[in-house]
Amino acid sequence: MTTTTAPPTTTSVVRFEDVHKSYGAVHAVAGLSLTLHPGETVALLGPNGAGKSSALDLLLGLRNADSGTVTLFGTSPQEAIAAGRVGAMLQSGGLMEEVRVRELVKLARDLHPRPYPVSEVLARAGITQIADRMINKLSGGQEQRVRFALATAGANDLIVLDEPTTGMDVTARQAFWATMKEQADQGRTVLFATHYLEEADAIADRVLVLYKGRLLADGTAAEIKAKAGARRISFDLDPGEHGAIDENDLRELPFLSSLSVSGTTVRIQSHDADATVHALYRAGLYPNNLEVAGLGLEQAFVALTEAEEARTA
Ligand SMILES: Nc1ncnc2c1ncn2[C@@H]1O[C@H](COP(=O)(O)OP(=O)(O)OP(=O)(O)O)[C@@H](O)[C@H]1O
Repeated sequence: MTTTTAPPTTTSVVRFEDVHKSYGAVHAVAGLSLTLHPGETVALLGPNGAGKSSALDLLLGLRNADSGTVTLFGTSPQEAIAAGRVGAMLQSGGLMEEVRVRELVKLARDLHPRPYPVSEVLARAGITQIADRMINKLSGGQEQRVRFALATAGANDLIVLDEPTTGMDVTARQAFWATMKEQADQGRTVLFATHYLEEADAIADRVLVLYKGRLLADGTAAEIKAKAGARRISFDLDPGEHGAIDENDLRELPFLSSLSVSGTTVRIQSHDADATVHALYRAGLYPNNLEVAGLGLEQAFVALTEAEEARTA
């Protein structure tokens, strides 16, 4: 007789299934479904109040969902955390103040089931030089590095970071992301919420755009830019006989999603750049220094959230 075993369930790292969370009348997480896979570096973007921190709190078991399920590695967040599979660096939560950096790092790794040596944790976070300083004497950026050390004091399969580089200078930020990339290259899943869209563009291989507690877009940065659909057009115009550009002529152009005029320079966002430029010539407006380019992630993000705002208004 042959026995059949059930096929293994997909190896999801994080799974949200139709998750809702309200605070009184505020529906902070409103039917969120998503799955993260091993080895992904995922950026969580969204305007203020989109529900990013709430989603991370649910993911880490710091709050419970009103309905829907959140699982980490197929278990509850609490179980995954107790098993030492998750490291987190959150915005909130003060650090113990009356201790030295090294002592705090040692405490964190002593509590971890799969700890790294203290010297390695300190070096990775770039805080070896300040290991003997008291926590309450650190700058904001140094505190962030210590938080990062605490999140990576042991071997985690998932690292969750809520706006990790806030307060870090450019050099610290670059060093931080280089370290994070090493972690991802070792097969860890990295999920980070950020307001720095250039970080998401440069680092994440997947971008989730959250808006009013729901997933508005999910894809690579290139896919998100394409989804926003618009392109940027810029050109110079000869001022008319009145010595100024008549914006009313430009407003008539088809497929416009935004228009700004500064001196003789016109900047447009269009959903069909070819049609807009053709109409420009047809209107007898002959552009100089014409440039057409795709949107950056930041502009794509603004275009997507504005379109959703208009759709749901
Ligand atoms: N403890 C709470 N009590 C009441 N309302 C809350 C609480 N926490 C969050 N909210 C509300 O829920 C919504 C989502 O907030 P959340 O902090 O999750 O958003 P966010 O995307 O992280 O925002 P930000 O980018 O500003 O950090 C907001 O309207 C916020 O005011």
